[in-house]
Amino acid sequence: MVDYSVNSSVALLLVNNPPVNALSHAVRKGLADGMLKATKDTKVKAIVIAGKGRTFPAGADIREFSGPGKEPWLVPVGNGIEASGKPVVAAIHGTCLGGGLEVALFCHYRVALKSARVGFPEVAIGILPGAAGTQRLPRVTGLPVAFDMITSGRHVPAEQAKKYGIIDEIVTGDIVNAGIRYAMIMVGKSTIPRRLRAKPVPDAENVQKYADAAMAHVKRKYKGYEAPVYCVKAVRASAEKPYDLGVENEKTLFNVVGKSGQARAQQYAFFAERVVGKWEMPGGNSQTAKPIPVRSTAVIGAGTMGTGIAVCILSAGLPCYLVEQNQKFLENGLKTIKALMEGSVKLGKISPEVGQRAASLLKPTMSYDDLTGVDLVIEAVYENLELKKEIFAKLDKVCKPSTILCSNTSSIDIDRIAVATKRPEKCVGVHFFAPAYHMKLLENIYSTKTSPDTAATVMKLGKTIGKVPILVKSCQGFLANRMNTPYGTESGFLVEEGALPWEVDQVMEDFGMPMGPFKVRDLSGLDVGSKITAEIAKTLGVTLTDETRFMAGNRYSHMNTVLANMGRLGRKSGKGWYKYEKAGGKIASIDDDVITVLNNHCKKLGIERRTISSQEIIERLMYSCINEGFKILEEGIAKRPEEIDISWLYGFTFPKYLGGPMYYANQVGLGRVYDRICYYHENFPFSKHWVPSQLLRRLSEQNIPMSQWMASPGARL
Ligand SMILES: CCCCCCCC/C=C\C=C\CC(=O)SCCNC(=O)CCNC(=O)[C@H](O)C(C)(C)COP(=O)(O)OP(=O)(O)OC[C@H]1O[C@@H](n2cnc3c(N)ncnc32)[C@H](O)[C@@H]1OP(=O)(O)O
Repeated sequence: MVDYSVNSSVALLLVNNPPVNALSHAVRKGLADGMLKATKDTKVKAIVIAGKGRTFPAGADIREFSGPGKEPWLVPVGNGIEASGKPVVAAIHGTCLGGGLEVALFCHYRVALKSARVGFPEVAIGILPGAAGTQRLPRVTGLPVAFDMITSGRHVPAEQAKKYGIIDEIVTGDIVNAGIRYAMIMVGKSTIPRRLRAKPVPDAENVQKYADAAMAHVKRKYKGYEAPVYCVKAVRASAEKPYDLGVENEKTLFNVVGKSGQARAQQYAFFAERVVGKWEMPGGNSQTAKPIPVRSTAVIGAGTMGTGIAVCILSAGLPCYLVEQNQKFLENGLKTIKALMEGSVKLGKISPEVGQRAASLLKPTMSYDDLTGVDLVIEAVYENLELKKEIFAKLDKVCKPSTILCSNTSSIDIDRIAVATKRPEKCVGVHFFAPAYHMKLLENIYSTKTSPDTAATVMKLGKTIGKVPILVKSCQGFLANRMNTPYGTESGFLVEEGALPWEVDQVMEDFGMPMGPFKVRDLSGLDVGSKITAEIAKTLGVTLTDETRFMAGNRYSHMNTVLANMGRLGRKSGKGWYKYEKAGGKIASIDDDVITVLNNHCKKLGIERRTISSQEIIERLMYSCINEGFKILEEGIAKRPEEIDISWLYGFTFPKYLGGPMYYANQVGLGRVYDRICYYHENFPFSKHWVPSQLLRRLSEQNIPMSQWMASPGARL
């Protein structure tokens, strides 16, 4: 796990634990043994620690967090490095993260390739740096940078890290040779002045000010998350306690937060994100399928979704045609893209160079004939089957035979679109979530005819453009929207039965959702929901009135349309489920008029309003969706619960500290969830989303925890 060699007078400790050189027990032992050997060998005058393969150690082995752990721990190993009288150089390439950065900070010098990145991403997996990182980083960078890096977990590019003082020199060429060269220069120099433990924390007397600002920031930005709060406490102690006591304090905090349910859920989410990359579909999987190279793209439609998708593609440095039917729409689209790209540069999401390059990569056109040679086209027009079919038929005629045709549909079965072409195996769904340039989920959908190579291409494209792609089978609503539907439906029923919209929102925000369901409705516009309902009613041959309570035998609430018909369209009209400071305003406040409308509505329908507990609100919103999630698994729409959880984490901003709805169900206990679903089914027999899933029934009756068949190692942490 650590290869030891001596090159002239320099000992090289080369960590060899693919794929990311995680600091597993064997690596820690290898480092400790290597240090001992190098210290004893009188020929050795300096030591280099580096990583073999793609990276310097990228942190502790997260899988080890579930067990009791085994000595040597990282702190004593690090102490051995720091105490060495022979200079120790960390030679960094790839990603030097978490425990990896802690090892580097124990070394006396740090050199790095320009392409390397350093950081403390522990906060993202619900913990804090546990090997003195919270005490050593502030001694190098000062408190503000240390608070920021440790609470955000961001990866810092080598050149920026050099400015912070983390890296001593940026080197070129082979990293090991560069490390050895640097170490030879340091031979004979005293290591004492390079030991961070003895350095004071700069500006320590102002710690209160920095810590208060950091705490206020994390409470606002990472509401509900425990780890950032612990990170602030640990870093703060670096300025208030002597080094050894600060390390002790860090250990205590690490032990508390490391054992929390949040940490386990976030670590599950980390592995789940990797598991969904290992997809399967009939006839192929991520190992066997071959993505076709995508060097050129086109987006059809310059509306909100089309422009957002084009921004994702351009930000990844890919050329993109933007197709519209007339000059005005095209110009509006171009303006939107320009503004979004400028915004991304301002926010630091992309570099100014990438922003500038985008202008030359974007090719506006009104002619499909320009698309002859493109490798992949994404149709992003509004949800209308006939229009989508027409576009696919046109594309099929003009594009080269190998071009992949994608539809950014949120619900239409891909088979029904693909029939318009002679290449159904090259047709696939790519469902982006609004705003497309921001939301990380990409729900890719295969039809009965999609080939595995086509699926592999859009899965790869998803990663290239910085999304977290999942692959699901086509069905009405696919995974994400189908499973999320009961969430909205049940929230509507709850207000009809007695809860107030702001009560439901508050409960769900306390649960961890960034915005309650009624604030979301106000944001998207009540007319949008109302139009969708009207379309469904039309298809079913139902005439909607204020008194309609059922559609095709299924319970239905008309309240949203009642408000929409009053001109209460949400934020845009200044009134919806809430009232706002102005049309287009953002500050929601309680509106007594809504209570009156609700009371009248209930009176008309003969519904007696009652008090509804927070527990019932959570159960009805979450368990109804979880039940649907199990049906989605039963039908093979998703292969694994991880796909479902990832779709909620990145498509609906479900709190990572709960892992995702399926992980959450497992934590609650599948037996309990199933029993409550049966209870609600008995009480609300006219809602088909309460018909219990057979898969859930089986798991619950046989007492099989979901973690047994989840693929993520995190499920068992
Ligand atoms: C009670 C027991 C106590 C135990 C010890 C306590 C000691 C406390 C002292 C120190 C504590 C330190 C805390 C840490 O260091 S926590 C870890 C911090 N590091 C991270 O969080 C980095 C996580 N990894 C990543 O961000 C990425 O993987 C990255 C390194 C950027 C590489 O990205 P990419 O190239 O896209 O590759 P993948 O993400 O697909 O990863 C490739 C495979 O490697 C697996 N992996 C990655 N990191 C880890 C890890 N830290 N531990 C275990 N496994 C890891 C990943 O799952 C992929 O595996 P697979 O291909 O099987 O899916």
